[in-house]
Amino acid sequence: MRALVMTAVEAEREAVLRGLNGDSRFEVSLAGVGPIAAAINTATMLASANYDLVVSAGIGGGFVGQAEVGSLVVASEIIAADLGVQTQEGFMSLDELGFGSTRVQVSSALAARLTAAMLTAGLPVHSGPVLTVSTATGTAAAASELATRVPGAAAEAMEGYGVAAAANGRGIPVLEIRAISNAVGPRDREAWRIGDALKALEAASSVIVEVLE
Ligand SMILES: O=C(O)c1cccc(C(=O)CC[C@H]2O[C@@H](n3cnc4c(=O)[nH]cnc43)[C@H](O)[C@@H]2O)c1
Repeated sequence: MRALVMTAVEAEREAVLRGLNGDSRFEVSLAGVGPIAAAINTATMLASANYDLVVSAGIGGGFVGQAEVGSLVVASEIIAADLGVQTQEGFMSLDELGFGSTRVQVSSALAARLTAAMLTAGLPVHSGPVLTVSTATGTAAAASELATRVPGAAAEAMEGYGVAAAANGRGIPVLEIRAISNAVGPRDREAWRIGDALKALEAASSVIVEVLE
């Protein structure tokens, strides 16, 4: 079994590689930031070699009350949360408009196995929908609106849906892992804990090998 892990930036890639500790069954490649770059770069990788699993991995924002800074989230579902139209009555998703789907299902068996492996390793892990946004949430009102619209939303990031759409297009199972660097809500760069999140991402990557066994 061979897996492709896509991270947005080099610091995330290096954290994943440290955790994987030279496991040759994994390739770790750069997605770029945002869903469009992520979809293009993942599709390019998938066209160049055969993979049995694709993983979107990186840091992300955690929804308050669902995933605290320093913890990990394994996606139960990957949702393009801002793909739709804003109306007088509120947001309407692509699904509601009848133009397609904003959701990609993860491999629930592999997600459950990964979550169990993280728990066994003593890592603080949550399971829940991970939202992909093109514009990071920066106000309490926007965070609250998203949490209401997607019950149980655990984390937010900017690449998962792009990576997942590319994998889905080839019928390859997909997972998303987010290490929480900040709370979803009012912009406060001073409060970001990127170093802690990268350490959590490295720890998560050291148990990800177990999903292939
Ligand atoms: O400068 C800011 O205030 C700011 C706010 C949110 C996100 C950014 C980024 O540069 C994010 C780039 C990168 O990190 C992931 N990420 C991490 N936390 C979040 C989040 O709360 N919402 C969305 N994305 C997040 C994302 O996947 C990107 O790869 C700057």
